[in-house]
Amino acid sequence: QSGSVAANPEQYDESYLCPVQVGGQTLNLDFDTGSADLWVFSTLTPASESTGHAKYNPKTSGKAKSGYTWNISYGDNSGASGTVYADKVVVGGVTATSQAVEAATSVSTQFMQDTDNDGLLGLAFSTINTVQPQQQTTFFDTVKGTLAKKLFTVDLKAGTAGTYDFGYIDNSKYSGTITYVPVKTTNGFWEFTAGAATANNRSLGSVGDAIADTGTTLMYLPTAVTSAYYAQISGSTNSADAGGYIFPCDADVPDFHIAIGGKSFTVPGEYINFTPADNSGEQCFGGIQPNTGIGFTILGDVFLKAMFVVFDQTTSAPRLGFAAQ
Ligand SMILES: O[C@H](COCc1ccccc1F)CN1CCCC1
Repeated sequence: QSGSVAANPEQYDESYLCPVQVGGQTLNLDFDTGSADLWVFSTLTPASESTGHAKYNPKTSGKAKSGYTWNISYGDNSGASGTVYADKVVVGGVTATSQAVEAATSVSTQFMQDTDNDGLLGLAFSTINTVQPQQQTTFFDTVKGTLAKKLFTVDLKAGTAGTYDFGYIDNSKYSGTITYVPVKTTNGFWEFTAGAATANNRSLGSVGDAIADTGTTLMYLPTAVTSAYYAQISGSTNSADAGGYIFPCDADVPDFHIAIGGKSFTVPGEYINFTPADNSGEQCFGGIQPNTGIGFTILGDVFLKAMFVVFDQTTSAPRLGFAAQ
């Protein structure tokens, strides 16, 4: 089988939500290549934490996995926990007849407050799934064997709907050729080595070890690369108050170029002029921020929405394919 689902951006492209049928009920889920749990707001989630969210009712067709629990915390200190059911999950026509559906009994305030988001669909490697006592597979790993090709592609866009495709590569969605790089799976992420970064034809240094993470909004780069980039924007400053680099909203924000697999890819400066940093709209928050405390580089949506990316498990050695949109 194969299929395609829309990836609808929230305001400022903060995250992208995709309609998914869970036990016949449609929920809008954040597809996250940086985690491996499929969890949903549910009738088991306290009403005080789930107002405004679509909720999965396991009573309809879910089969309880008795004694199974899950508990996840994310890099930004958001998190959720709950119990586990097996149910039918359909994404863009691709059907998992029995998928582990993790029903939330508790969610953190970040999730409670984002009422567009009814849960997450993890697309990292199942080795980091949090279900106990028995780890469960991601939707992709569950259906992988039934897909025309063991891959999915990600085509996020700036300010408009993109797509996640499963089982095939749509050659109309990218320009030029796809450049493939090997993936290191030991941390459970789609992790690879990126190369030199430049802006205004000046070297910013090497990016190095990075993950392709659809669940992270921004790009978190090595501190040296980040400070070299903002040195080229007059009036920019790393503001503890704002929580990162900001600059005048009318600044000239240069394109960011990064080498991957020996090819150069461009993130337009306008994507890096990310959001107003305050209510005056005078200062704007940068789409590139330092990866301090993270330990590796995260190429999130600000990067991905300039790219067409193939998450490929067609061979025993997973690989990532990058092309310009
Ligand atoms: O929690 C992730 C973002 O994690 C990456 C990250 C961002 C900022 C500081 C440290 C980090 F590790 C985003 N959520 C994952 C699921 C929903 C959004």
